[in-house]
Amino acid sequence: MTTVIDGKAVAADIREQLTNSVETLSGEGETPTLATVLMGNDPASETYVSMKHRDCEELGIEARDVRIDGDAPADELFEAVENLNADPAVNGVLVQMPVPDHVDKQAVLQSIDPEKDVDGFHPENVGRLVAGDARYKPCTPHGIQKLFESIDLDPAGKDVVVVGRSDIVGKPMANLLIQKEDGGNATVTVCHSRTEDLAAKTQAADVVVAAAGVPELIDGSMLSEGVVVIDVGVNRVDADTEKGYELVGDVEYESAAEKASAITPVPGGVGPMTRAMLLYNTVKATSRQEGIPVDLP
Ligand SMILES: Nc1nc2c(c(=O)[nH]1)N[C@@H](CN(C=O)c1ccc(C(=O)N[C@@H](CCC(=O)O)C(=O)O)cc1)CN2
Repeated sequence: MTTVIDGKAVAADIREQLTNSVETLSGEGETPTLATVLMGNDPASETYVSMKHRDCEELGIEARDVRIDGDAPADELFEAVENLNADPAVNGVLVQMPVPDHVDKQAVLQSIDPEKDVDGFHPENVGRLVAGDARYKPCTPHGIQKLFESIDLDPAGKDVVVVGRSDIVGKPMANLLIQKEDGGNATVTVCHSRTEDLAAKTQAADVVVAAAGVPELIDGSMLSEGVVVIDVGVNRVDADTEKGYELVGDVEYESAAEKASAITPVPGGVGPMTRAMLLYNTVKATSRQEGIPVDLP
């Protein structure tokens, strides 16, 4: 029997567990506040940002929405981040990725105050994560760790194949999985576009985390019986639907589900967890900055 891992339900549980902490902070006059910065009008990014704002509203977190024209000079973005860094009422700052090509992504990540960097992408926070002393774990890999917990999967000693080496998912996921701590201790292989014989790697895995951004890259023939499959892909492919597209993962769901002991769907798997862990990091940031201890799930 294949378990379909319900990311929506796990995310709802995490939001529920954060409620008391938000109330504690707000009761002390320190309502958690998240600022999102979106440059340009990429439709998927617009969707994610509006979902993040809706999540905040539901939980009692204040959200600021900074929008910058996609053709504006990069300095406009840096100035906006600088203002948010300097604003004591703002606890968390994120710049929605991707940024337009004329903007230096690394410079953007470095511009965010590491204490407010609720994405965990600033080099200081990346370094702390690698060193085993994470301040803010990046939301998607942290959410995947919570999904593992939800199915009582301890990655310790397991062969995990991470497909994709992005700064947002692949690299931090691999780093978290090799940490000498709960949720880690796995043997990790990171595959990417230059990997020869990807199928041989995924077939040898106990767990596959697919985060390549390539629709249906991995199908059932590339998996072994009983594997746990985590599909991070949220690819919009043209389709005859009301929206003109449908969402497709990096995994070919039907054939993969035939092999898997557990699998995440798209939508409703990893995506909601990314958003839930952003709320977690925003609450954590507020607690750290204001010196008010709270429980975190
Ligand atoms: N600054 C950041 N930029 C980006 C991140 C990030 O963590 N920080 N990750 C991705 C996009 N992302 C968050 O921003 C994200 C992706 C998907 C979802 C989600 O809830 N997906 C739903 C489907 C939504 C839809 O209908 O399109 C699902 O999978 O069920 C949330 C957040 C890149 N950029």
